Amino acid sequence: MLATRGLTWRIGEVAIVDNVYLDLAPGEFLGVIGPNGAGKTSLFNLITGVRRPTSGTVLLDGKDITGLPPYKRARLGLGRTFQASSVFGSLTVRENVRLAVQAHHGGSMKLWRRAAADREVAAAADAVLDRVGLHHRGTALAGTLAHGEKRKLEIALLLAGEPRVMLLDEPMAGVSAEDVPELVQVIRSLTRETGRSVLMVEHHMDVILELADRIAVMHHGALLACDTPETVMANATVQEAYLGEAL
Ligand SMILES: Nc1ncnc2c1ncn2[C@@H]1O[C@H](COP(=O)(O)OP(=O)(O)OP(=O)(O)O)[C@@H](O)[C@H]1O
Repeated sequence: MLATRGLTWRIGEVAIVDNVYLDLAPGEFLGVIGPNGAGKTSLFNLITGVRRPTSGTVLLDGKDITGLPPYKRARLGLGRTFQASSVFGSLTVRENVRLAVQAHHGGSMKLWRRAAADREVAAAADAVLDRVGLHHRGTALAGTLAHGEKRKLEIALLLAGEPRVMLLDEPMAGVSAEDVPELVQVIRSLTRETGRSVLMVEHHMDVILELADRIAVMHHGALLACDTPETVMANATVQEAYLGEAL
């Protein structure tokens, strides 16, 4: 479904992302781990088109999308959440999601009568809020949400784009320990029920182990291992890369 071939991004002499070959199958959940500065976010930026690689390619459904800008990749079904929140704090939760739905449908809505288009957007936004368990917070100002709710809203904004491949960048960042299981549950239901593929960077190993079919380990920009959780956890090179850090 999604693949990278020899993906490399250099700044001067330093390879921030170094010759990465990844394959994400339809419906697969691939967790990406690695010490701080390993190149995980940079890899996401190359896959989504925020950055252009020095060399290598990104393939979606076997088609080379390396030259496409982010919005065109999104239209093809590649969606991501951001570490830095893209939420409008002074709008309500529902307004944020409606805007994302509208942005996704864009030009095609001009063909509809205004009232019909409004109803369609409202229904789609409510369905998305339901999926992430935020329906009851629809009228709250987004800026007033707790961390866990904000992460859910970010996932809702991603879902509004109807992605087939979701890239989640640290979805548990800032979420309090007691809110983590519920968010894990939301992510699991979105992926398991709908057959979407997911690439997720996450520092919480317990979350990765709970959700991922396979784990990719990055270190100094390179892919150290990509295998089942059991195999990766038993890999001596991986343990060495993490020496001094809790796995
Ligand atoms: N635009 C840039 N200019 C210079 N260096 C950069 C740039 N973007 C990333 N880097 C460097 O590339 C390396 C990898 O960064 P990246 O954010 O991809 O790592 P990461 O694995 O996501 O780290 P973290 O887990 O801390 O989020 C870091 O050393 C970072 O300082």
